[in-house]
Amino acid sequence: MGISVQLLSKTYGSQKAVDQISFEATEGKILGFLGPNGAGKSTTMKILTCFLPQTSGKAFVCGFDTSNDSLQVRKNIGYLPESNPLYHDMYVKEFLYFVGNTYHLQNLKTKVEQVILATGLEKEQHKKIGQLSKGYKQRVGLAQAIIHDPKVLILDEPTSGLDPNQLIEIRKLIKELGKTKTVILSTHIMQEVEAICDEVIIINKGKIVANNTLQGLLEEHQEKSLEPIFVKLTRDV
Ligand SMILES: Nc1ncnc2c1ncn2[C@@H]1O[C@H](COP(=O)(O)OP(=O)(O)OP(=O)(O)O)[C@@H](O)[C@H]1O
Repeated sequence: MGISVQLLSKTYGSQKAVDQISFEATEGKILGFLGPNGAGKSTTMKILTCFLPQTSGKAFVCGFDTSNDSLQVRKNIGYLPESNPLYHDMYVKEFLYFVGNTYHLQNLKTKVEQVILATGLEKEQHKKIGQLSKGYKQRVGLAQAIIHDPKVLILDEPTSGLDPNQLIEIRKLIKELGKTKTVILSTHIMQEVEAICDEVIIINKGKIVANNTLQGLLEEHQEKSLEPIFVKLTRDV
């Protein structure tokens, strides 16, 4: 099931942010969504999560059409936006109960405890979100994205601003989640893609310029790492 995107476009005024892109993302795989600043990554993710309507084309999440089945799409999707919006005056646990209630989850106490454990928030669970470090706020963002056990996870730069230890922890968690879910994550960190992604899409100026497995991409370009491939495909000449 996962995600299916067909000739998707988004225009802001006269600017084409996403230009007729098509791709699939499948269960049990982590798809790295890469591109320079302004390439259209967040816009695509916002369409997939029903935050924005597309201008044309289609997007399906678990078989549900984002343009006319948004409730079903949102039930099946967990989203960590780039800005990681949180309620800073709420306590961590209080916030997770609040999110769980919006999904009408059963056994909420158990689910909150499980998600706190999974994201390593045990020690911080009684603090106010505003008092947490950036890395721990990011963990709360991830916790709210997975509390309803969605089939699909959309993570927009999930590890930006984390220290190396937190980075390793969060990557481990995403890798674990990717075993049973469809995960799309955007990042500017090439090593992150090499560490956790099975498949890679590179988008440049709204268009897909590469769509392959990580190994396939390295072989196709006869490179040992992703960085030179990214530069070659997205450089302005
Ligand atoms: N609400 C908006 N109104 C007008 N233009 C927008 C809006 N949101 C995004 N854009 C433009 O669309 C283009 C794609 O933006 P988007 O945020 O999708 O890129 P991105 O690949 O996520 O970039 P970054 O890596 O910097 O986060 C950019 O040129 C951006 O300025």
